[in-house]
Amino acid sequence: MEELLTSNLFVQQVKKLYKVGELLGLDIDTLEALSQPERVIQVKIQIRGSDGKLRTFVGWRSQHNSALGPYKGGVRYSPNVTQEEVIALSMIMTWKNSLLLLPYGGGKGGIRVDPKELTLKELEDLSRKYIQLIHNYLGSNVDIPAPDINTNPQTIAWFLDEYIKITGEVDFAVFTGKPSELGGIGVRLYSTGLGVATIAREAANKFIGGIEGSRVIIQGFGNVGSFTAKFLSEMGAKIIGVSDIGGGVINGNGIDVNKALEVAQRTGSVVNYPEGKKVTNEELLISDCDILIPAAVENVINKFNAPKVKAKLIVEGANGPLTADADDVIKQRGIVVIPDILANAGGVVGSYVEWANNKSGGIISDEEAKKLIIDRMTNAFNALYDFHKRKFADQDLRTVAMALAVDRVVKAMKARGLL
Ligand SMILES: NC(=O)C1=CN([C@@H]2O[C@H](COP(=O)(O)OP(=O)(O)OC[C@H]3O[C@@H](n4cnc5c(N)ncnc54)[C@H](OP(=O)(O)O)[C@@H]3O)[C@@H](O)[C@H]2O)C=CC1
Ligand SMILES: O=C(O)CCC(=O)C(=O)O
Repeated sequence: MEELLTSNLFVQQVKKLYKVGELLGLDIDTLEALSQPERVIQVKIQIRGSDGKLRTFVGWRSQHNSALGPYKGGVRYSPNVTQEEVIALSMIMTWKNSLLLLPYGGGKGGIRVDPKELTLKELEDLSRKYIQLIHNYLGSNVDIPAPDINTNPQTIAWFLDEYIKITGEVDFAVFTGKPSELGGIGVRLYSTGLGVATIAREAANKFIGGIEGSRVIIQGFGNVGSFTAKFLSEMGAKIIGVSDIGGGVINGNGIDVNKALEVAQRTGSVVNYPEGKKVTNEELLISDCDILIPAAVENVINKFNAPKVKAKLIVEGANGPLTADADDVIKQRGIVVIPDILANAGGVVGSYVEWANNKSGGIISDEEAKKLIIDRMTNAFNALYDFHKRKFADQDLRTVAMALAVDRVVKAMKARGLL
């Protein structure tokens, strides 16, 4: 029961925020102001299924904080998503955008749906209807959605087309993660994985003697997990474990990432990779490795399995994969955690490059975009590493990263008279 009450992502995020509040000396009123979203839009989305029957779904857009700029964050489609989860994810976006010095506040959206149960036409109708219902709250200087779990450039193309039809405004900068023909940049598709791999390499250099030959386990083999695996293997790391919702596979001799992708595409799950030992997700997380990258969903490392984690370094590809209790256990055990708001920020940095390119009418090349993302991620890592070492070496990296991010938001709020 206690686990049920405390495993909710919003509760976890508020706990993490209050810990940072102590470090920064923030009063309770400020913490309350930072915890609550500025606006949450809930919509009832109704579509006609291909069988002619009416189907009803619930969707949200949470706009957490706009002190630093327009709300920015992805939209997830998931059968488990709740309003509180979307609010928590929008709060994470506020800190992430602040830490990366982006001109954005935090937002996030979600629709409670299992996309695997819908036809392509039903998914398109659902996506278009969602935009019909929330378009008043969006805009390239207001709120800029992007992809997240189970959404992709096609989803964003439907969003954009519907937005243009309703408003008459041909503004490509309202959404990021678009196909390249619609003002997208090719790099955004893999920018989160590129960022996770870049941060893993920097962290491996500082904490575990380098990335070359290090043994990596990745949970989640979707957009973030699969591209992280690809970039890390190109950097010379050995991917020894991967998984998706159906379970995972471990092979100490290394997993061929291209082959794993082919197997996942052909059979529907990476668990069918032929060489290696099949494991559950729970077993995968506590298997022997140097670097563990949870890149699927939240709260997967909690107070129950944290004592059994064998990795030396955890790089958070997903948002919120460690609970606040897990943070304490993992810190006590001397395992370094690179927090989500830094580790997976390559996605929103890629989005920023796309948005800025749309806004300026520029024609950025993929090479330039890639370099901008790698540089911004590397600089953010180094800034955090140095600040932690100089000022707060006794704290974990999440607390220090959040302190930097929250401090910037608080200063902006104060300057604007919002606190
Ligand atoms: N996409 C982006 O740009 C960004 C994403 N993130 C975060 O990264 C995480 C992953 O997102 P993304 O890769 O885009 O999503 P995808 O939908 O592309 O992939 C999700 C992956 O996680 C697997 N998965 C889902 N549920 C579970 C579970 N309960 N246990 C184990 N595996 C599971 C899925 O398996 P299956 O395919 O079998 O369902 C799939 O392999 C999320 O936390 C997201 O918020 C963060 C920053 C940016
Ligand atoms: O690209 C973006 O705008 C946000 C991506 C996202 O949802 C995230 O970083 O969690």
